[in-house]
Parts: sequence; C-alpha cells; structure tokens
Amino acid sequence: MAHHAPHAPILFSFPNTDAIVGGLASFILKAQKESLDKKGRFTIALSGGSLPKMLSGLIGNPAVKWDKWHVYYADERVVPLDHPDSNHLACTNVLLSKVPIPASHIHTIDTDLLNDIEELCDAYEKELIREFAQKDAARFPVFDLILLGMGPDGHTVSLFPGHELLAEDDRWVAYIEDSPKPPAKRITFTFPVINHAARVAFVAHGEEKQDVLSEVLDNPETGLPAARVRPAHPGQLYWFVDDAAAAKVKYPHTPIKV
Ligand SMILES: O=C(O)[C@H](O)[C@@H](O)[C@H](O)[C@H](O)COP(=O)(O)O
Repeated sequence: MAHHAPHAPILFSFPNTDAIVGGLASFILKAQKESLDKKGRFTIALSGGSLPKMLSGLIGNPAVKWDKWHVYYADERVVPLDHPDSNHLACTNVLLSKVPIPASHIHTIDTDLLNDIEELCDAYEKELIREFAQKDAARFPVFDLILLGMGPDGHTVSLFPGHELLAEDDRWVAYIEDSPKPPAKRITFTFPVINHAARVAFVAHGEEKQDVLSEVLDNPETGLPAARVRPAHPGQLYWFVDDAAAAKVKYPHTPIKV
C-alpha cells in the first residue's frame, strides 16, 4: 500500500473566543454535512476543559442534524456522571441538555464500573467497537471528528508528557491512575484512535498557551503529546486558536477576520 505523509496541520487564528465559537460552528457543520452525505451519521468525540463551552455556536442552528450525531468522549474522568469533574457533565450543562440528541447516541462511561477502572475502560472500548466494527473491520475506528483541548504542559486528552501511555499502539481506550493533574483516574483515547480520525480539531485560547502552542507547531519534533496528533492520510488536523495563543507561533496561519 502506498504510504502518504500526513497533511500539514491547518491553523486558524481568530481575534477572540467569540470568533472561535462562530468559526468552529461553521467547521463542524461542514464536517457533519460531509459525513451525512457519505454515510448518514456523524460520529464525534468531545473532551473537557473549556472545549464544551466553545460549542455553543451550534445551539439553535437548524442546520445541525442532532438526531444523526453519535457522541463519544475522547477523555473522561472516572467519576459519577453528576460529579463536577465529569467531562460528560460539563458537556451536558453547556450543550447536550440543550439539543435533541437521542440519549442512546450519547456514549458515557458505565458508572456501575467506577470501582474497577480496567473493566470500565474495556467496556468503553467495547462501545467503540460496537459503533465502528464493520465487515472489513479496520484496525482502528475512523471518527468523523475528534475535538481536543491542550494543557499548558502540552498534554491532550489524558496523554501527558513523558507518560508510558504515549507509546500505546494497540488499545483504543486506555486508563490512567496517576494523572499528574487531578483527578488521578481517567480513561482516554489512545494516539492510534486519534490519528485515524477523518478530522481532528484542537481548540486553544489565551496567553497561557503561547509558549506551548509555539513549541507544538514550530518544534513538533520535541514530541509533546499535542504534537503527536497527526492524523494519517487522508485525515486532517486543524487548530482553532485566538490571536493571544498564536502570538509566538511562526507556523503559517490563516487569520480569520470577523
Ligand atoms: O484535566 C485536564 O486534563 C484538563 O481539563 C484538560 O483536559 C484541558 O482540556 C486542557 O488543560 C485545556 O483546557 P482549557 O481549554 O480550559 O485551557
């Protein structure tokens, strides 16, 4: 099979977070349309941090076909779904409770398994297998869109700098019990899953991301977790950032005026 190098990341910079919200909504609508035209469903993975709030531009937009959405978590804390640390709770509060996605299409962790993280992780991996297993079962799932944030240390999902999980090349979902950032127990998509997606989009804003964003985009060879996100051909990586986060970046960007 011919080997294709990954496409270079596409960096969009916006004057402020409101502008990111608008730009991200248009981008997600386009991804949704392409996915629905091709196969009648839209598989999307969300994560935590400030990302959920950035999706508010979709609420009330009649072009969003919510009943065709299938929502997964790229990263989740091993806590009850109503716990303040839950990424599902954050997504529910700002988005999922306000839009008509069928409950059976929202794939949360199984909280009956909170006391057995290995089982909980296996069960979540099986949820993915149920969604993505096809006759010609691909080795890894192909999400239509995975949305990510990045910490000031360059971590993304629960893949932290220097952690042994960075080398995971077999599992779809992995667990971590020693997260350097609380809470300690989490499950996370692995790099092979992230890097098989059709589209991956990072959202990062604010001055506190200046140094790390420049390291990730200008010096990816230093290997920070966020720099290891490079979807395989024909997948594409996008960055949605504000001018404050992009201030030190030399990597070419497409400024978006509003
Ligand atoms: O505990 C974590 O791992 C964080 O919550 C992390 O997942 C978060 O997404 C990033 O730190 C970016 O967060 P912001 O986008 O809010 O800066």
